[in-house]
Amino acid sequence: MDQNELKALVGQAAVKFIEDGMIVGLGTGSTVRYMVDALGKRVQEEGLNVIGVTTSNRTTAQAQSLGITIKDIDEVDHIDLCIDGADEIDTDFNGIKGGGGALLWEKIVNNASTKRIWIVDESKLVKRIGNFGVPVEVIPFGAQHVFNYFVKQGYHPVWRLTDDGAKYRTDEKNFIIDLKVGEIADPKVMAEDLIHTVGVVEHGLFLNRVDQVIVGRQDGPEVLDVN
Ligand SMILES: O=C(CO)[C@H](O)[C@H](O)COP(=O)(O)O
Repeated sequence: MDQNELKALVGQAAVKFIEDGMIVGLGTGSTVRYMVDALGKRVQEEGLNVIGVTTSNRTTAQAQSLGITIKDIDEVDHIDLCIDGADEIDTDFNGIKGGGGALLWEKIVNNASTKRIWIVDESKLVKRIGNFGVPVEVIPFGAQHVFNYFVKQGYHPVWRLTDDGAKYRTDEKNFIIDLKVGEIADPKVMAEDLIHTVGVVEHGLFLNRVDQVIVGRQDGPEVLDVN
């Protein structure tokens, strides 16, 4: 199986955890795309009754096109289950997210969810997170000063750009700075520094934020329980 087939496999495996009546957080990314397709199929074929809360405008558009009911996060008082992808996951289940630029809404939806599942192909499992880089969402006002601070900290920052060379804008119209740090010795220390940097809205270090990981392996999906 190639990487896309593994992504499709975990997407399909994840929707089996969705029950009738649930409010479901829908992540963002190519793996989640397969999961949303599979959920749309269940809604259409089984009449499954769910409400989705999405983590990006992209996912909203896809889900609505498949007939999945979507509510704004502030229209619901809780989310039963959030299913999202990840860019890297270490042996302690710390993750990096934000490769798709949706880390802010993803962390807010993750935070509001009773249960969190990440779906990944096996290439995302690493000993230590960091080689992917750490995406950081920053407010445009004064963003160059934040970038300069990251240089001083030795974080090797790089502006995320669009294909035409403009600075990438998130759904909240913020910028993303990717920190090319390599393996991180202590993700907790780095997370503390990032979140206390004025101008940073959120970062892509997701520490202690997952309950189950479904890994796409050649011999089938493997469900890993955290704790
Ligand atoms: O965090 C994310 C988006 O902000 C994605 O979940 C992450 O980038 C994984 O994406 P993919 O499934 O395409 O590999």
